[in-house]
Amino acid sequence: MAASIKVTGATVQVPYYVQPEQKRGGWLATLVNAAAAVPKRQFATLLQDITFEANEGDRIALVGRNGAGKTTLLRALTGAFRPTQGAVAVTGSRQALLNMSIGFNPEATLVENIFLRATAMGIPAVQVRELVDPILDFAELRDVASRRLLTLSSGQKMRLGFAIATSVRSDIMLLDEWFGTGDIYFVKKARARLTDHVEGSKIVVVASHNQTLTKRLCNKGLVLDQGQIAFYGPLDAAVREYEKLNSIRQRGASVAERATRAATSAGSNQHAT
Ligand SMILES: Nc1ncnc2c1ncn2[C@@H]1O[C@H](COP(=O)(O)OP(=O)(O)OP(=O)(O)O)[C@@H](O)[C@H]1O
Repeated sequence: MAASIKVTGATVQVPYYVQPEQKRGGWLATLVNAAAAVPKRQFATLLQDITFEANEGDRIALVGRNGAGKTTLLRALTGAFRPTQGAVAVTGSRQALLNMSIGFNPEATLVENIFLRATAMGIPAVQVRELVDPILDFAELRDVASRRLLTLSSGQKMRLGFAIATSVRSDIMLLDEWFGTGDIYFVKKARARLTDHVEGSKIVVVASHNQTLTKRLCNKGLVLDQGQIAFYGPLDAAVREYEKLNSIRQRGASVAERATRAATSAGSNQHAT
């Protein structure tokens, strides 16, 4: 089956709660207010009117500043976020490497966690049984297989999460930048496996701030800015657009900074006279 991604006018909004601002008062008033005040529900628009298509052979780098919406878009592609408007249609099997710790049960053993996560990834139990040994071997955790997960270090958990997530191949790979954690030896080994999987995938979408990595893996770039698409096209052009966007932002920030400095010094001059 041909793999494809088609996102049409997708907007993602999420509710969040804001605690009413605290009026000045003593500790008792603070306590009573905290207990009695009803948090206000508001909505944040994380993605707005996103439209793009990806077909076989497309390896897309998601670029944008912190908070631009890259992870949110990946989550929408995995199905974790449903668009509040518009549609996200993904054809083909998906493999997502977003958060290495999601879906783990700290009280369960390593082997039990392999079953839990692999089943959540949609791998049939019969197949998971065959995957247990290769996963433990890749993570180099065979000696501690029957220990509870909570006894592992964070790097060891990351190894296990990576080994499970990459134990099967898929048509579409969705990656959030997590590389760089763990020891250099494992990161090298993980990168080699990742490159191999990327080469074998039909479509790849990777969110990253690392231009060396995106140049190595990708041929297209999608620039996100405040939850909207600023550019989608060939990688080189996307990088140029992103740099342009950054320099405009930087100029805006220095103008604002100069204005604030001028206002502050005018204020202190007034006080001095
Ligand atoms: N569940 C949520 N509720 C409210 N706001 C959220 C939620 N999840 C994300 N956000 C906000 O949405 C925006 C986009 O977040 P997202 O994690 O997608 O950004 P990003 O481009 O991946 O950033 P980074 O490069 O820092 O990883 C941010 O402003 C973030 O604070």
